[in-house]
Amino acid sequence: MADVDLPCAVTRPRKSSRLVRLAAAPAFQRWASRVPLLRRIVRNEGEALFDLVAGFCHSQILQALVKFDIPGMLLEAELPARAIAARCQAPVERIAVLLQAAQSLHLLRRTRDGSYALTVRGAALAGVPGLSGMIAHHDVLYRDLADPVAFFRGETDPELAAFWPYVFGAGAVEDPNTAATYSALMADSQSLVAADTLATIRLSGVKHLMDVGGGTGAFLEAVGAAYPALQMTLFDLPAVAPHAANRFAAADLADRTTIQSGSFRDDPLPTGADAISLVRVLYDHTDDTVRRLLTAAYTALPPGGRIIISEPMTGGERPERAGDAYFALYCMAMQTGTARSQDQIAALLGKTGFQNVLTPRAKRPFITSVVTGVKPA
Ligand SMILES: C[S@@+](CC[C@H](N)C(=O)[O-])C[C@H]1O[C@@H](n2cnc3c(N)ncnc32)[C@H](O)[C@@H]1O
Repeated sequence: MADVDLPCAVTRPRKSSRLVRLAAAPAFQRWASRVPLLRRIVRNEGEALFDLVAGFCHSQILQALVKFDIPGMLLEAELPARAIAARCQAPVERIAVLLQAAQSLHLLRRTRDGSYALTVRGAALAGVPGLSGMIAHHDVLYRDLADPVAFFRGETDPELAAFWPYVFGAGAVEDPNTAATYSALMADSQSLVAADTLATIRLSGVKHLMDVGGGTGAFLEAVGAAYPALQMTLFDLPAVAPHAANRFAAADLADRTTIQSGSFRDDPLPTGADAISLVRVLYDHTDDTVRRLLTAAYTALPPGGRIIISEPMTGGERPERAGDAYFALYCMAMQTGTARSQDQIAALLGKTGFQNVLTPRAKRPFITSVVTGVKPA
């Protein structure tokens, strides 16, 4: 768990504001819904609240679309409900309800002849790398959240932790096939993370980048394409790192890349790189492990060396949906780490000794946020 800043014990809680108490009163709600200026606010608030109430149905509609591969079917051709139902091996009356629901969520649209087609938003389900894989594996998280009271009390034994065995250490992924399955889901979603990370930072002065916890090399592949003179090292667990070799060979990067296997829990990090990236690594680990990892990175870097952290982060003082209402719960179900804010990560970097710590505003916080620091010269 990350160090949590909780306000000190409140001896006499302040009464909730008059506006809040008014908004909760049915008589006020009835009155406000008739007043011209307030009517619109009341309606918008009502709609927003109902979207939250129904959110779990929306997620399951999404998952049904993905598991039936309806976006894939409709990417090939617009189809009538009957043809979609036949391919889904489901009664047309039930599939019609799913298609209508997906239409209401702006994922599908009806064509003039009554067939179904993808909207631009729906097309993303078929085209955004890693998105359908991410939605498909949400059945696990969905089960973990089925009893939210028990979940938040810490009384459940979430399945998600078992889904991602590598975070428990090298021993858990001795089976290379298991490691390959988990790495594939990460690698598929890496292109967007790499694009946003590289749009946020400049590596122009860097000669050698080491990606720690670099998986099967998808991030370094993107870096290598953007910086043709850069030398690169990938460091990951022995069951994962060797899988990067094929990717580097296929991308013509074999000459510029070195693959190093090891565990940052037990082994020192290799030296020689003047920048180290940690992409979607910290949130899998406790503050203690993160402190030790950052110290190892600091030790491995030369004076003036840079550290780059990129992963989905919480909003901190200004909570935001992706980080606080998704990744924070996801990490809690994983039980091994925690989602942190840019400020929390910046503080961890500062305590390790890094300076010039920067927290650039994320373009798409649901993809990734970045924090960078420099080892003093
Ligand atoms: C969430 S994945 C991220 C992979 C990649 N950076 C990405 O963004 O796609 C975390 C990575 O950290 C690696 N990892 C976990 N524990 C590790 C350890 N003790 N030493 C080295 N790598 C580790 C995992 O094998 C995995 O590849």
